[in-house]
This record gives sequence, C-alpha cells and structure tokens, in this order.
Amino acid sequence: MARRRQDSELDPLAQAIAPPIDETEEEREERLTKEKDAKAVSDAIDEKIEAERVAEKKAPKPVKVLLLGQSESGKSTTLKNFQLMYEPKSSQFSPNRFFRRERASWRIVIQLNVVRSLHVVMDSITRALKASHDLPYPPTFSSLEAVPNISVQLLERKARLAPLLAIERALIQRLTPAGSGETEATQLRSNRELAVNSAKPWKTAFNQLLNGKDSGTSEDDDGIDWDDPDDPGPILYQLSEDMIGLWNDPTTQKILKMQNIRMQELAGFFLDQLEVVTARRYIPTDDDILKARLKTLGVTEHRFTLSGTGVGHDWRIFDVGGHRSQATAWVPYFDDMDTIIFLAPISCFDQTLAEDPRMNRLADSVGIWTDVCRNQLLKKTDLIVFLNKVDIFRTKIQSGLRLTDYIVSYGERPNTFESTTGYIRKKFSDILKDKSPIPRAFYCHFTTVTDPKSTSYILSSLKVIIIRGNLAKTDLAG
Ligand SMILES: Nc1nc2c(ncn2[C@@H]2O[C@H](COP(=O)(O)OP(=O)(O)OP(=O)(O)O)[C@@H](O)[C@H]2O)c(=O)[nH]1
Ligand SMILES: [Mg+2]
Repeated sequence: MARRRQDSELDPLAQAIAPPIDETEEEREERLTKEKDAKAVSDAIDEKIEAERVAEKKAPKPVKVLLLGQSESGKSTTLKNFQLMYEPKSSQFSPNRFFRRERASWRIVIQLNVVRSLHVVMDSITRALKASHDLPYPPTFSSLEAVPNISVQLLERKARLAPLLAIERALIQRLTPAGSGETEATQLRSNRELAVNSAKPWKTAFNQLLNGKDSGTSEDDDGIDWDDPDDPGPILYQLSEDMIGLWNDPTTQKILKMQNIRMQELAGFFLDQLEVVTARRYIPTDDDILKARLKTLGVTEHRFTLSGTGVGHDWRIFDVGGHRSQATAWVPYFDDMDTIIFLAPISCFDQTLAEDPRMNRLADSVGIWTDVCRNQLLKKTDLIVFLNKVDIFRTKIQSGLRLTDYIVSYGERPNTFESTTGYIRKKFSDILKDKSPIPRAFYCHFTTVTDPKSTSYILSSLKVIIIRGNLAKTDLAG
C-alpha cells in the first residue's frame, strides 16, 4: 500500500485511478462493483467487435463492376438501369419510383437538352440563310442551288425563340448553383455541352438548394416547386408552339438533311416529344430520365445490394467520364475490379471524333477495347461487351448506309443487319482472343440501354455470371 502511494505520487495516471486513502469498507465494495460492471461492458464491446470482424471475413467480398467506354457510349445510362432495378423502391405499390427524389433535377437536364437541340437546329437555319445571302459559303453545302427558300413565317418563329439563349444560361446556373460545390467541377466544353462531376452529389445539392430540403420525402412529392419564380418551365411552355412549329417545318428538316445533321442520333434527343416535355406540369418519366444526357466528369461509385445465388451481395458499380483523355486513363486505378462492362456504341461507325476528325468513332472504341484486353493489370478481370445503340445502328443500316464505306475491311459482305452486327461482334471477340494475356471467355450483348425492359433482362442474366466470377476470385484468394 505504502509503495503504491509512493508510485501514485509520482505518476499522475496512477494517482487518478488509485483508491482514496481513507476509503471505508462500504466505499470499497461499491467501487469494486462499479469496476466489475465497467469491465463487463468493455468485454462485451470487445466481443462484438471481434464477432463483426469474423462475420466480415466470412461474408462474400463486394462485387466490383467498372463501366468503361468512350464518351456517349451509354455508361451512365447503364448505371441508371441498375438504379431502376436495384435501388430501394419507396414502396411495393409504386415500383420504379426510385428516380422520384431526383425528378426535379432531371427535369432541368431535359429542359437543357431541349434548348441545346433547338440551338443546333437554329444554327443550321442561320447557316442556310447566310448561304442564301451569298455570304461565305459553308463547306457542308454542295451547291448554291441547294439552299431552300426560307419562309418569313419560319424566320419569325426563329426570332421569337431568341430568349432560348438566356434560358440555356439560366438552366446551367440552376444545375450548378453557387455553393453546391459543382461550379469548379463543371465545365462547358467547346460544343456547349454541360459536364458534371458525378463524384459530387449534384442532384442532392441542387434539390436542397432549390427547395431548402431534401426533396421528395413523401410518397406523392415529386420534388418540383411549381411556384418557383425562377423556373424556366413557364417560359418554355410559352415558346412551345414556336419550338414545335420550327422543328416540324419541312424547310427545317430539309436544311438539316442537307447539312447532314441527324438530330435523332444526338444525345438527349427530345424534339419529337416537345409537347410533352414543355407541358405546364411536365414530370419526367423513367424512360425520359434514361434518355436525358448529362456528361460525366470524374468517377463515381454506386452501391447496391443484389441477391443472385441466394446470398445478398454488396455491389459497387463505378461510372467514369469517357472523354477521350479519360477513357483508358482510369484503368490503372481499377485493377481490383471483378468485371468490366465495356460499352461500344456501334451506331457511330459513320462518325468522326470531334477532337480528331481523322479518327472514326467506332475504330476509337475498338482501340480502347484492344488496350483493355491486353492490359496485364486487368488480365483476371471478366470482360463483358455491350455493343450498344443497336436501335440507331439498325435504322442506319436499314436506311441504306453501307458499313463497308466506313469500315473498309468489311469488304463485299452483304449490308444486312445480321451480317454487319455479326462482323462487329467477331471483331471484338477476335481481339480478346489475340490480345488477352490469359484465355478469357467472351461475353457480348447487343444492347439499347435506353430501353429499360430489354436492359433489365440482360443485366439480370449477367448477374449470376458476375457473382460467380467474384466467388471464384474470393476462393482463389482464400
Ligand atoms: N438511341 C439510343 N440512345 C442511347 C443509347 N444508349 C445511350 N443513349 C443516349 O446517349 C447519350 C449518352 O449516354 P451516356 O450514358 O450519357 O454516355 P456516357 O458513356 O456516360 O458518356 P460520358 O459521361 O460522356 O462518358 C444519352 O443521351 C443516352 O440517352 C441507346 O442504346 N440508344
Ligand atoms: Mg456518363
């Protein structure tokens, strides 16, 4: 006792926990009981931590899937399909209501898509006008005689649509409000496309700023503030008739055709639904949200719980920006993926890259695929190819566009849908066979990821393959 007192005099910690010198027998009893209780609590916590550690070790490892492919290949749209299928629904009576909380944000994106499309159309009319006034001749025109007569009525419509420019600016500001942390991460590219860094929860930030709350918390709350004085919806509604008239005017269609502009193939095409999307109380449907275009910057991780082999699995899906400089730059960071879903938009066989007009967009996709296949870091990763935008591809082939005019190696083969798609599929399969450091199975699907029905069917069928691959790797590691 005397010795401990000596120690406690020297050591402040020992002093703090040492029993009082004049402790009575009763106080001692009480102190010992308290200490016993405290130890029991501490032991229980230790046991719980150990049990959790053991359970975590036993649980299947999270399934990691990376979406890869050039810009506009459909990565974010594929992710939206996963969200539609697997994120918790608000109730079993309102299936596919996942996007409910985000509808206000997607409405703005769709409005921006509409306004951008109209600017493309209006710019084409301006070019046609310049040509008809004998101004410097645009290279897209084959001859002066080809300039159609532009009616006064069409010109008046176009003039009445001038406010669209201001609306576009307002919409961009709404998507990137000051304080959302988005402004510095958001870029307006040279082609006027808005890109948002998806690593930041832009939709939540936007909704909160818009409504002062996390919107859409009740079942019938769509998160849209219909009385918001800054909402461009009412002006778009007022301009609706002119937008529809301008788009449907045969002269407009002729001008677009002559300038080789196919609006239907551009990302975020809503011009055939103008009446619906500019309606007073327009709320985007799930299909509309799948079609809405917002370019991705950076990388984002999404988590889902999926069951596939009877066990609940934690899935992590990574969506990355596919801008040319980014597409393969991601690869070194993703060497621990179980599966890569590689998206190749096959409909772009007749397009060149904006950044490099000498490069065919489909050839670019094939180039990225080759890099992925031969990459040593990814040799244990399962690869699944989505040959995407088959709907547009089919239309092009059926309208007489010849694959061989753009892909010379196609040669004299018949220009049918079956033959052309078969050729492209084989090309991707051969590259995997030739370039992969170790033999790997070739999984390939023709997809239209804007169609949620067929896509959910494909994703369900892939689920088991992906989980199986993940389990095999876990077994090998263990
Ligand atoms: N018609 C059609 N449109 C598609 C298809 N897949 C995607 N789209 C549209 O193409 C546009 C681009 O798709 P995204 O999913 O944003 O492309 P992304 O690969 O994420 O592009 P980045 O974010 O720039 O890398 C969107 O407007 C989609 O709605 C398809 O199969 N058919
Ligand atoms: Mg994207």
